[in-house]
Amino acid sequence: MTNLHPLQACWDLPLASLRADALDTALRLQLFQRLAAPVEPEQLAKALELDATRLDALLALLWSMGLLERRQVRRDGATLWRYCATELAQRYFTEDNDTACGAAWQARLTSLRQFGATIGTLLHGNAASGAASGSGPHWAEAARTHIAQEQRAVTMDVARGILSRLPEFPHVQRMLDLGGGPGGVAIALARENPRLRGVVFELPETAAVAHQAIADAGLAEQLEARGGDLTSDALGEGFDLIWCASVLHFVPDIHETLRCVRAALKPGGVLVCAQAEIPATADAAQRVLSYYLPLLLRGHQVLPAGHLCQAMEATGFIDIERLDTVSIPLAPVAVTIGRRAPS
Ligand SMILES: C[S@@+](CC[C@H](N)C(=O)[O-])C[C@H]1O[C@@H](n2cnc3c(N)ncnc32)[C@H](O)[C@@H]1O
Repeated sequence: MTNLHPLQACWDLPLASLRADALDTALRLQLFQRLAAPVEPEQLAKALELDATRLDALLALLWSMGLLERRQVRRDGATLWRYCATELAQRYFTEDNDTACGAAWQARLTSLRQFGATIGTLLHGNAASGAASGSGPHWAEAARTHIAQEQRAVTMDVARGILSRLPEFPHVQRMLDLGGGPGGVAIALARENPRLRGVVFELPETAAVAHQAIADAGLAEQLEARGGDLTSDALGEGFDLIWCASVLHFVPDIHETLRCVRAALKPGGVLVCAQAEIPATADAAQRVLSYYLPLLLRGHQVLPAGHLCQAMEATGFIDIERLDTVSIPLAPVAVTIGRRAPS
């Protein structure tokens, strides 16, 4: 086994950035579509009018990243590789696919890099460079583009897995998808459960995106998109289930918001929060802090592990549970469940 230099973790950082560029290039060239079946670099280079030797080097890197498979073949006395997209790359990085999220990945790359360039400025307390982020139009654009892709590719299945295992789930009739973006989670649940009725509550611009998504899914009789600000407007009442994913970072007073959320539940109703928390160990904290640094520097909050449980307890929720963390884009979230006491 190689003994790595203690600086290897730091050297890995620019290397990861280069791999990100390689993947970005592959997506721009639609390489994973083109490699749905095994192809030799020379053929591919010809089709794309690229240099075959250089393309071969890029393909080898993508192979080392687990995005391509390769098999050696002999032709005209020479040994060469034939490359093919892996199942993972085909599932997530080819466009003609329900689970495609290559564009979302590229959008994340761009925004994290843009943010990275502003860290120094933000440390001076100059919040201006983050002003557009977090605004109504910013969220609506995200809901139309990368959040919609990521919900279809990943979040919907994760949410369905968590919610369908709740003991209350078979009896849920009314749900609220609080800060639900384009509403993918409510849409997925309503599609599978014709008895379910629900509301996607969002900032007005994003509620319009959810409204359109609900109409496109043919679920207007089951679901409604409601526009408002969850920190100041009424959320409605009588919900059996509230799903709230990655939203509480943006509220100024989490206790106040939790009290309003609890009041929106029916007695006996259940709140499920999927929300990043900062783990206590450095290794686990690294991924969460890397992703959420932009949010933290713009004055939003990411709670230390366990604090959401305490906040739920302090605001009258009962039977609180904390599940294992689950993987959603781009960093894992903790799942915290609390209930309103039956009357
Ligand atoms: C990170 S996104 C999460 C979207 C969705 N829950 C998901 O997991 O895919 C946060 C969402 O919270 C919404 N949001 C933020 N502040 C809000 C507020 N004050 N009132 C209503 N929605 C809000 C944003 O519009 C955005 O869609």
